[in-house]
Amino acid sequence: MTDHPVISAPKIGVLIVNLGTPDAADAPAVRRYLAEFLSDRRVVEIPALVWQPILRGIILRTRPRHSAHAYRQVWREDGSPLAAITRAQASALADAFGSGVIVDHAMRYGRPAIAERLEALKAAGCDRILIAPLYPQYCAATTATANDAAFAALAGMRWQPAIRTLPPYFDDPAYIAALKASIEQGLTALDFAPDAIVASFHGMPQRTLDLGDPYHCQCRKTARLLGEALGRELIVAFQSRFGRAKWLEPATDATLAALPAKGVKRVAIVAPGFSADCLETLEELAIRGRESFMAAGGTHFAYLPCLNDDVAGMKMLRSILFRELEGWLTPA
Ligand SMILES: C=CC1=C(C)c2cc3[nH]c(cc4nc(cc5[nH]c(cc1n2)c(C)c5CCC(=O)O)C(CCC(=O)O)=C4C)c(C)c3C=C
Ligand SMILES: [Fe+2]
Ligand SMILES: [Fe+2]
Repeated sequence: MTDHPVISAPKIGVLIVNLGTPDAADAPAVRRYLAEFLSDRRVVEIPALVWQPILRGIILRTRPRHSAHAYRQVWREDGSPLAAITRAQASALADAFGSGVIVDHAMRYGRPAIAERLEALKAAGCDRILIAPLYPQYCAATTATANDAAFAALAGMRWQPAIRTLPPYFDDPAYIAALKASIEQGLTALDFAPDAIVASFHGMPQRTLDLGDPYHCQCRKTARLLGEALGRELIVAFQSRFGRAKWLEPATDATLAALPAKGVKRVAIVAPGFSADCLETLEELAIRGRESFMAAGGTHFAYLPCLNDDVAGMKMLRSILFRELEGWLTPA
């Protein structure tokens, strides 16, 4: 009889995935990160022959220094906020589904890489893996590219695990309830009552909406449901414009700057589309957003944090992940 490779007892893997972040707050690390991120054809949909010279010749020569400065404003002792919070989310979920389920995390760009963590889950005996891109609203530039990277890794495997992917959860009652609880807690802790709440979502080129990406509608629906749950309408805006094309409107920075003239002097801002605080929330909203609003005549400004690894957010993640594992988890 020939020697047979050892096959471990089957397990289930859950791989939570977020966007990725530089591994240091300096220009070389940001350049490496942006080179990978902005070369993704799901993110910048310009033919490579046209885009790569612009990226290599202009953007990667100028943007890393500027972005590294921004990252330094929010960098923590344990690294980039996005990396630290995603790690904390995975460890909070570690025992959530029993000893037969291994929870791990990966980043679409940079490390830990999706391919590397899928290999590790396989090596640990996972023959079924739930890929969970933590984007409540589906977008080709986020959800689809994370799934693409997972499937590209599977393409090289002789013995592929069975795969499920987490659907968008923009209108899931558990997600809306978690946001409501977190925002109400944040509002209670303020020493002022905001005249308005702004819900800021990451922007996208307008063209992607015209081409059928559901992201815009899913953001709007989240904001409507959250407004209904909170009992007050939210002002929706889109942040982080990149490049010269037309992006979804209204823009968050312009919205904040226009509010004081409309009588909104006290504002709270939330970012329901981000499952973890990151550069885009902590620097762009909490620092620069505050500056724009106050410079325009605002008197009170509060940025309310994302769900992160707080109790309400983790309860929600456990419940939506558990639902996606249905039929895979044997009854206890
Ligand atoms: C939450 C959803 C996100 C969408 C949709 C999205 C689209 C998108 N982003 C860029 C360009 C950049 N985004 C950057 C940072 C960044 N983006 C998201 C999320 C979404 N992006 C997150 C969570 C982060 C933060 C990462 C971190 O390290 O904290 C950056 C890098 C920073 C900078 O230099 O400004 C760029 C660039 C495009 C072009 C795009 C859609 C086409
Ligand atoms: Fe982005
Ligand atoms: Fe829409």
